[in-house]
Amino acid sequence: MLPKATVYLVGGAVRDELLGLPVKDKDWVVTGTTPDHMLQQGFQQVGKQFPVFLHPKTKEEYALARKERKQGIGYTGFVCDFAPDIRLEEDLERRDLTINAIAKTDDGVLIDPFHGRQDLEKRVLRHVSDAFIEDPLRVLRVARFMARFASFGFHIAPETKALMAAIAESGELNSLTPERVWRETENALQSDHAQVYFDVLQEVGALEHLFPKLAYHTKQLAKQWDKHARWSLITAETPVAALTELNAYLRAPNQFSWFSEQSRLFIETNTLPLDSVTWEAWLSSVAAIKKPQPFEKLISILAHLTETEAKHWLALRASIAKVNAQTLMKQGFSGAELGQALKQARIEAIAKLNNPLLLKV
Ligand SMILES: Nc1ccn([C@@H]2O[C@H](COP(=O)(O)OP(=O)(O)OP(=O)(O)O)[C@@H](O)[C@H]2O)c(=O)n1
Repeated sequence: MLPKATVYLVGGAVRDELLGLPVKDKDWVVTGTTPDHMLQQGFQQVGKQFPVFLHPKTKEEYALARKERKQGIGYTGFVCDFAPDIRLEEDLERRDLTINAIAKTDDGVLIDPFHGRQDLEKRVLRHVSDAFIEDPLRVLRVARFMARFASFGFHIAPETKALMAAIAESGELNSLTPERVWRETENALQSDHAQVYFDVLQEVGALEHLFPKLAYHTKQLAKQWDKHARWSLITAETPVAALTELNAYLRAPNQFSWFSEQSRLFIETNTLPLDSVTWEAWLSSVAAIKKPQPFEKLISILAHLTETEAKHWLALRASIAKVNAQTLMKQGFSGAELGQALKQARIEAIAKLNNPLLLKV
């Protein structure tokens, strides 16, 4: 690096440390240097558009201080300036929130031209400058930070909320690829207060643009749920046909689409209690025996949505798990006949149960 090159820790690492949270990824900014000098120092360039480098040993990200100016519509409409005379303050100014625009020097001095520390103390998410509108993804990021930091009691500054609403109104959110939308959403679903993400997006008028056809009503999500279950609960009121389209549009990974669609489908097509034939068909359609873990997760979602007890659902599975194919084979069944006999035996096993989910006929 050039002798005058200076390295600063920036972004989430500084923010999380000040909040007393564990620091995951460290991002660094370098001023006073050039891509060539970074390469000479053994850094490895990643991404062609922006001058971002990986440290030869730590593999942490080092970005040259840069200014961005928007040109045209959408995420790709940027020109990027990263001359060595760009000052740290200029780099911090293009960032999304004041709490994400604090830098720290090697010897621990904080550089905070936009008063991010004060906003951290006051629990405010506030945009740094008009550059906020240059990346519509920031609407989702703010919603995600509200969810992640819900237990700290953050709120969004009114002027920032107004900008978020203006971005939603402008149609710019449509320039985000579904993959980027999903990445932020999956990230938000990892937090205990994931519903806050959807509440914020709804409040600023972004939800309908990002999640077409999602029927959303806010609800508290208990801590016990994982990200797949949370997505199922968030989407629980969306008709299954619309939900299938939404999951496909978002490229939601398999487990998200499976749990959400199976739980919604069950609710849409059944009214409890059900007879033993219907239960047997359903248990086999969701691979209750072959895949016990996903099944247990599915029933914990369904038990919650139908306000029934999970133990009754588990009892249905337990009854068919006892039906033994070996015994039927010894009785001379094979091939398609064996399949039929197995099905019949399972139906009979369910019918014998004394279970409030079972319709006695
Ligand atoms: N659309 C974006 C994405 C990132 N940043 C800036 O780049 C930093 C690093 O971004 P990233 O690693 O994506 O997020 P973090 O803030 O570190 O948050 P997380 O803990 O979720 O990774 C942010 O703090 C912020 O200063 C931004 O201004 N606008």
